[in-house]
Amino acid sequence: MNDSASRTPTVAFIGGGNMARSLIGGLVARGRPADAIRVAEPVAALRDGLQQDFGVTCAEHATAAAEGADVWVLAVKPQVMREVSAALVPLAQARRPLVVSIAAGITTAQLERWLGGDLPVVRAMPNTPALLGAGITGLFANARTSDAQRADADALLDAVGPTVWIDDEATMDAVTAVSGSGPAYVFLLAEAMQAAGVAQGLSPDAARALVQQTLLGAATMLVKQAEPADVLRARVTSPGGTTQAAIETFEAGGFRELVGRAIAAATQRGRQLSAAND
Ligand SMILES: NC(=O)C1=CN([C@@H]2O[C@H](COP(=O)(O)OP(=O)(O)OC[C@H]3O[C@@H](n4cnc5c(N)ncnc54)[C@H](O)[C@@H]3O)[C@@H](O)[C@H]2O)C=CC1
Ligand SMILES: O=C(O)[C@@H]1CCC=N1
Repeated sequence: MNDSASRTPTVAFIGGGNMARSLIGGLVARGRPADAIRVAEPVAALRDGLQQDFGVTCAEHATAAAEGADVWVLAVKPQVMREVSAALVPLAQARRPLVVSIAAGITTAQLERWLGGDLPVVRAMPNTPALLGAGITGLFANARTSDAQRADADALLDAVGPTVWIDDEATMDAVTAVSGSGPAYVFLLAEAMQAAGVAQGLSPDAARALVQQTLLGAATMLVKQAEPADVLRARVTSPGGTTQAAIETFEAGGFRELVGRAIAAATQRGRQLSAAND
């Protein structure tokens, strides 16, 4: 462990917002030394929070954090990525760091071009449960990324949950739509179930407790029991019982088709983010 700790690359997060915070929190909780993590974040309150909560070093400007770091994690919004990259070109060309972007939509080719070219770029799509070490990340590496750099990127994201390497970058927009955005769909379901429970007479506290543990229990079964979702669902659904009444209502309302349309819309938005910010 000491040996590997001595080889821990210094990581600079460019952008210290929601997702960077989830990743940094997960990394520090999993034993990544705080002094190997720097953050560039223009908002002083966010810098102070990251410094206080995780002991990481924060700077106002991207170049100050990126200077001397082995890995740059670009964690700014897609809409500002090009402008943020432009400020980093001289440093990127002088130091040739491994660039890891977590931005939705933005491609490795765009990033490589915006940073001056000839760079290893890994596109990663994590999600916010990373904060609890319960994330999952899809990863794609451009051709200039060495095996050792792929391993570095994998170790960075694997600290906050499993990783899935993707061969075809075009499908990273589908990864984004399914797992990057996915926690929000579960939170929407939780909101709707809680409100419906209250509408049926439960207190808000009781509805919240029942929904929270039900989602946790069901998700744990999905992960721990080697059975597909439809089999687990069938086991809850007694013929002529309460679940059947609910499932028939979902199906009649076009639930599957609605989920399909929602995920297609998110996938499409990823492509638009790439084109609109080029
Ligand atoms: N929130 C999520 O669940 C996920 C977000 N992402 C991606 O992560 C990226 C960041 O998203 P969020 O954290 O949600 O957004 P956010 O708005 O919370 O964080 C972005 C941060 O970048 C900072 N920033 C702006 N200009 C900067 C500059 N020049 N230098 C350094 N920092 C600068 C902003 O002040 C802000 O705090 C986006 O590209 C998004 O697509 C990826 C996976 C999941
Ligand atoms: O909503 C977004 O665009 C980002 C990417 C995945 C989750 N949040």
